[in-house]
Amino acid sequence: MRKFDAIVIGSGQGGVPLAKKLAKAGWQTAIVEKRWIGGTCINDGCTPTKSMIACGAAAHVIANSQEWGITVSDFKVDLEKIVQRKNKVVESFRGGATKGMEKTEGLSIIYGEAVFTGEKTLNVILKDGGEEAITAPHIFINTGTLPKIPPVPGLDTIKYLTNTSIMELTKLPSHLVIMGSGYIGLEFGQLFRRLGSQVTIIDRGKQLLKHEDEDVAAAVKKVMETSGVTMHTGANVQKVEQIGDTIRLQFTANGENLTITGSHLLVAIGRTPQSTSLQPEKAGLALDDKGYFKVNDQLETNVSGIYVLGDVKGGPEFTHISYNDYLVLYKRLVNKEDTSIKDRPVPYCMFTDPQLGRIGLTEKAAKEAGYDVKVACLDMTRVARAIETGNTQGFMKAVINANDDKLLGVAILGPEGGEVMSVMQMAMLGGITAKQLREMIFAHPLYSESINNLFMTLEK
Ligand SMILES: Cc1cc2nc3c(=O)[nH]c(=O)nc-3n(C[C@H](O)[C@H](O)[C@H](O)COP(=O)(O)OP(=O)(O)OC[C@H]3O[C@@H](n4cnc5c(N)ncnc54)[C@H](O)[C@@H]3O)c2cc1C
Ligand SMILES: NC(=O)c1ccc[n+]([C@@H]2O[C@H](COP(=O)([O-])OP(=O)(O)OC[C@H]3O[C@@H](n4cnc5c(N)ncnc54)[C@H](O)[C@@H]3O)[C@@H](O)[C@H]2O)c1
Repeated sequence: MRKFDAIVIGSGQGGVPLAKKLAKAGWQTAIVEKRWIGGTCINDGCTPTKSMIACGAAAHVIANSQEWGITVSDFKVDLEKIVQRKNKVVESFRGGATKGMEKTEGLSIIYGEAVFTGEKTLNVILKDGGEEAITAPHIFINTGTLPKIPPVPGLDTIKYLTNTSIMELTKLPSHLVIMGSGYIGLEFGQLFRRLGSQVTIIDRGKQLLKHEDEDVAAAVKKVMETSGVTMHTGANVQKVEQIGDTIRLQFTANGENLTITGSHLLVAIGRTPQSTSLQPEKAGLALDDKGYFKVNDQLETNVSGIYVLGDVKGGPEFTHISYNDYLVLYKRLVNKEDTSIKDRPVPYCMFTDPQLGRIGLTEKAAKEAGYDVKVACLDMTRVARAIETGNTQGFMKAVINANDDKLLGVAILGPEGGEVMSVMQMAMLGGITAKQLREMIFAHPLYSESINNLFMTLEK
């Protein structure tokens, strides 16, 4: 049995930097990966989707060229080339991450699938054949998630798409039906609409993006509908069947029985943890009722010395959160700092056009938490830069604590909404008040300059 100081299972967004830093700190470290270095973010998530969304944005500008006083007589979307471009970006990111690990002294990369055989022992079914037993006093689980597939009758009999296989298509779907209007459904929905597919999204929730305020969710729905996407919310899919080249879905929505026929079906209803395949019971590890590893605020499981990073512990599923998990663990275990994940900020950005950038509490959550709140809203039609660039969809919303004038939360549905939200995040972190933001000098005419105008609305 090969002995290490630390074993990282899975090369996701927390696992890779953690393995490298532990090795650099002198810990003999192994990282086990069953597929590709970089995990979901690089291979199936952020990197490929954002690369393809950039192509969708280009198609959108060309399709609407008349608005810009430019005549483009005709254009064609070549999905094969779009996918090739995306693959090139993914391969360069994956290659960079792999090389970075290969040249790290004291770090062994083991390609294969790890399973627990005891509390601190693992067996790796090697990719190239054979097996290897390994052990370490510190084990870090960073095994991520996979697409969740609902038990809808007939779904198992058809060739549905997931976030991974949809990005391998080389022919545009004539009609893409999407189950789920979360981040994945909305980002892909608008992308494929812009590339030329007819798109219908079916979500079982009454409100789109249920964790957002109603006004924000309604504005996102309007954005999607303006993009030409048909939206069905409060809809339950009853049956799916393949009929020749088409896929037929029967569903109920608002008391009505409806049928829709598409050429392709993308299932994007959330994720399921890659936990049980590790045989966690052999190590005595506790899972919650959804299969996520149970951890404390220091990311330690019920077994001392076994820690979890990223999506497989549940909670907010974002790349930057997995990365922050690495920092929390590294500082705690190597620098002996008293770190924790408690009360950390969770910013996020949905990459529709316009983007939805979010940080902190929604108005609803702030009121439920008992805060006395003031709310500032500014429509994008009143933002100079948005008018100049022809991007006036959406609005900005800030939730302020009326007692100390500090920000509790912000939603920016607008062009570069994620960047503007990040400016507000810094303000929140620094305890800057709404009055200071109203009067702060920002360069004209940036989107961020409209932060002045957003807080001016409180004066009326
Ligand atoms: C389509 C899509 C778009 C997304 N876009 C964004 C975005 O724009 N911004 C954002 O912040 N987040 C985005 N996310 C979420 C983000 O990708 C994840 O939160 C992020 O990748 C964190 O993953 P992780 O570190 O938990 O593990 P992952 O990146 O999922 O990596 C887990 C790794 O563990 C390996 N593994 C699993 N089991 C074993 C085993 N037994 N043995 C060995 N190896 C194993 C897997 O092969 C995988 O490589 C997106 C997700 C998807 C699906
Ligand atoms: N820009 C980003 O940061 C980004 C982009 C993509 C994905 N992600 C991450 O990936 C995770 C997974 O994304 P996702 O969109 O799959 O999940 P999600 O949890 O964001 O949304 C799932 C949606 O599916 C709906 N749903 C659930 N069961 C259903 C059913 N049987 N039929 C119809 N609708 C159903 C839910 O009501 C919900 O609206 C997200 O939580 C997010 O953290 C982030």
